[in-house]
Amino acid sequence: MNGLGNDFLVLDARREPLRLSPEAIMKLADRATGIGFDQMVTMEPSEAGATAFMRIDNADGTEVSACGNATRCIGWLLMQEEGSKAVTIQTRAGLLRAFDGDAPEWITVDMGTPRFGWAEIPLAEPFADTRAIELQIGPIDAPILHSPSVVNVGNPHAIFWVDDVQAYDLEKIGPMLEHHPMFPERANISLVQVTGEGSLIQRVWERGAGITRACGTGACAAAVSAARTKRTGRTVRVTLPGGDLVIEWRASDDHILMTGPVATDFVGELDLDTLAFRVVDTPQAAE
Ligand SMILES: N[C@@H](CCC[C@H](N)C(=O)O)C(=O)O
Repeated sequence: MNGLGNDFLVLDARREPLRLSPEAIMKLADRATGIGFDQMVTMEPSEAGATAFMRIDNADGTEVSACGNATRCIGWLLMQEEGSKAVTIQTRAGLLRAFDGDAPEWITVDMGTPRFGWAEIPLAEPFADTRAIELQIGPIDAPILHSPSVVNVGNPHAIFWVDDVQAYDLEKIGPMLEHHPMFPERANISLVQVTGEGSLIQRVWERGAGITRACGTGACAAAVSAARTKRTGRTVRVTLPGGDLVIEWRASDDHILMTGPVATDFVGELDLDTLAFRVVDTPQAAE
């Protein structure tokens, strides 16, 4: 499946336990020799009474707590199965509610509340104000990028404010910042350009996956950080290379609502011994 081109291998382990090794995940994620995907998502039974538990692994085989685009995809799948208009999904970041968006094929997920404390992100050293932390790359007197806003929306994000998101070599600076000593658990790195009171343009280097066509939690992190630093209002349209997401940071309870499309690329069978994958159906975009 994919959400704005951020693509996923979705495994169903609700009836039989299934856990692939990091090596197997990396092999399957390889776009040259495997199926090719940004994240692998395994649906498992929920012990917390949710419709399902969703386990998330990055393409590099590391397990993580949150993935906005995949939560919309799993939300859509579960709603289709149940014939319902809302489901609850358990993740390592907490219980998330997914429901029908305003348009067909659009799903909204309540992503919960953002965390701004330096230890919650986490950062390697204390900062009283995480709206702009002291961090820069490049020459000391002429930094290439500096002073990101940082936030945890279930996973760690650093948002660098720029005038033109295309003007940077993200392939080069992304990994440097992802692995910067400031981020003990590494971080997702975004370039964000403010284009209006209610609009942003974003490019993301994802932790454990590299440049992706879209990042749902990244868009939530950008929207919350833009509102928090008074660059925009609390509802924004975020334009990513793969398309647009609408993010509302609700004033009444501080919850982040992410709305965007989902699509199913193909359905298949995976041989767990050889990791060979056989396509059995190629449905059109989710309806
Ligand atoms: N693509 C995702 C984020 C996936 C996890 C991320 N790379 C991390 O390591 O935290 C999204 O849509 O949010």
